[in-house]
Formats: sequence, C-alpha cells, structure tokens
Amino acid sequence: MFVLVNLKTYPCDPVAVAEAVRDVNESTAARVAVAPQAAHLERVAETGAETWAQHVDPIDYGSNTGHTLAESVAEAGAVGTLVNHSEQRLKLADVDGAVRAAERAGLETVVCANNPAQIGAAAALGPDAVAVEPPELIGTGTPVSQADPDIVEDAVEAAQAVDTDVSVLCGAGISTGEDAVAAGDLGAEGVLLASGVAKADDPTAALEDLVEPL
Ligand SMILES: O=C(CO)COP(=O)(O)O
Repeated sequence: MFVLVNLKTYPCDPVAVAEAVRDVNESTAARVAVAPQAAHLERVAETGAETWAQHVDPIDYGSNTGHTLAESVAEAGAVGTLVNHSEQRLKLADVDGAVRAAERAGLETVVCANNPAQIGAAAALGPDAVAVEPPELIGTGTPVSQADPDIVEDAVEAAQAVDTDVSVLCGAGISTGEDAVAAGDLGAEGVLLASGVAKADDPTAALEDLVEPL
C-alpha cells in the first residue's frame, strides 16, 4: 500500500517528518512518501525520503511568474506530484496540462478529486493514480474509509471503468492503521493523509502506528 503524507502548510518541521518517513519506509512493506511545500522540497529530498510535490502548474519554461515548473520540482528531488488537490483546485484543462507537464519532467502523478464522477474524469487524463478526498471530511479526523466507504468503492469502480491501469488512493481523516486497512479492503491501493501525521506530537509514532498492520 502507498502512504503519501501531505504536509500542506502545517507548521511542522518538514525535515524531521521526512526523516520519520524515510525510517518507517525501511521498516514496512508499505511505500511511504512525503509531500512538503515547494520551498522545502530540496531539504526534504536530501533526507533520502521519497519526496513529492504538492502541486505543479500547467506551464513550460518561460514567462510564468509565481508558477511552479515541473522540471524545477524534479530538479529539487521530487519524484512525483499531486495535481488538483481540493485546496489547490484546477480547471479540467489545467489538470490535463499539469499532468502533461509532470510527465514531461518524469514525475509520477496523483490527481485528486472530490467524488467518483470527478475520479472518472481524472482517470481519463491518464495519471498514474487518482485520489478521492471528500472535502467535508478533510482535516476532521473522521476517516473516509470508515465514514463513507461507498465513496471509495464507487471511486475504484469509476476509475477502473475508464482505465484499469490507474490506481486509486483515498484520503480525508485517515490517521490509523485501521483506517488504512479499511481503505485497502474497499479497493484503494493507497492513502493520502495530512493532519494525522503533520499535526501529531510524535510524527514517527503516528506513522509507525499507521503502517503497523500493512
Ligand atoms: O487533504 C488531505 C491529504 O491530501 C487529507 O487531510 P487530512 O488527513 O488532514 O484529513
């Protein structure tokens, strides 16, 4: 199972969390990665943790002030990127452009979506994975895999109807190993989570608990 820890703009120490991600990754069969803010990518990647960007823009080299170029993210050490997170929503054409930019830079892609219908649209754009995250559960500590299992199963069905190669992650409120196991039982191949680790007093302990049954 893929466990991707999104640090958003939480006031945690990104290097300390990355070191925990790196160490826990070595002790589990799960694949554990971390997505820090763009400004922290290089320092995080230097820890040896698998590092993802939270966003790239649908642009190429050139006159794009304030944008995030996929090649720069890759050069900083990221191996993948989220696209269209619920907190960084894009128009469909820009989701497509961002996935193409990420591919151009050799980045793996996870396109986020709010519901199964959007998951179908996201899967049609050919990312490596899609992630269903109901916005109303994000940051609540109420796990999507237990509070709204139908949305996960329907997302898996919607993605597979479009492209059987696209894997499906789920996220929102995931913080324990039990939540992650429940996600796997519903057909998800991974989980996307943030506050359960980024806001934990002891991120290493939180991560160890999360991967323990995986
Ligand atoms: O948005 C999320 C991950 O990208 C989920 O956030 P929480 O794990 O804090 O609910």
